[in-house]
Amino acid sequence: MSVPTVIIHRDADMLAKAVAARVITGLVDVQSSRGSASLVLTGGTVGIATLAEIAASPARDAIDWRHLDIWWGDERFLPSGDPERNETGARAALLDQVDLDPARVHVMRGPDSGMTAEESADAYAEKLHRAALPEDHGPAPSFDILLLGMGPDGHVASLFPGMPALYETRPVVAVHGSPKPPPTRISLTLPVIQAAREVWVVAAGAEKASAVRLALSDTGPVQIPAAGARGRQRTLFLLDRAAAAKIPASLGRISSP
Ligand SMILES: O=C1O[C@H](COP(=O)(O)O)[C@@H](O)[C@H](O)[C@H]1O
Repeated sequence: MSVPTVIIHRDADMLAKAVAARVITGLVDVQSSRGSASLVLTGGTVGIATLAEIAASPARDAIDWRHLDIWWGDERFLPSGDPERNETGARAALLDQVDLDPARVHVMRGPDSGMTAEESADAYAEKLHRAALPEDHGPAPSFDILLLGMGPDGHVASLFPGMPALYETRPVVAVHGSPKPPPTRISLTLPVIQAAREVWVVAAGAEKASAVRLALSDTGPVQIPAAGARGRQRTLFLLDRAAAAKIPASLGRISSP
């Protein structure tokens, strides 16, 4: 697993713009060398703002959208089209405005599919398994870029502090009793997150500063799930100044103006 690099931007707005630029460049780089790329989306404030910034960028046309696989790190277990679904926010902010191959947009299904949360998690695990290549050496693809928002409690995807999902070895789980509504969710687990080539944690706001500090310390992921958010080749903590305010001075960081 890679050691995190911390990159700090002025405020939430600049953070979303900078992460958007980074996503575009990252995907273009991967597509130039391999033809297709994979991107794992997050819900949450900065996650969706980043997608809106990608949509607003003229550079978005540099991405070959037809050869991009879109996955989700987590989903709220709600019917298709529900405004609280991460998918709904992502479609409105970006996905409906670009020429994606619908077969490559891999949603986590909700209760309107007729599946229970467990069945939906298993169905997603099966999709991941089918998409995995021999060189991935695991039950899921090694995603090129996996975006994760982070809550003030340090949760990432739908992995909340102290919950059984943090001990899971299966790639995808149903989460019940989430402390943040809605209570039922589907989430990738830490082994799949940690198999991604690049994991980018994006967070803004003073209410996240303590969790950011712990996520970059020796604290374990059961206490602070974001402490387990590490990519195989690269881990970025992309923060605004407020979220970075409690990082110890001894920890290196890159700050933009
Ligand atoms: O519920 C969720 O919250 C987190 C973080 O959201 P934020 O609004 O505090 O940025 C998000 O990463 C996750 O995907 C989502 O389901």
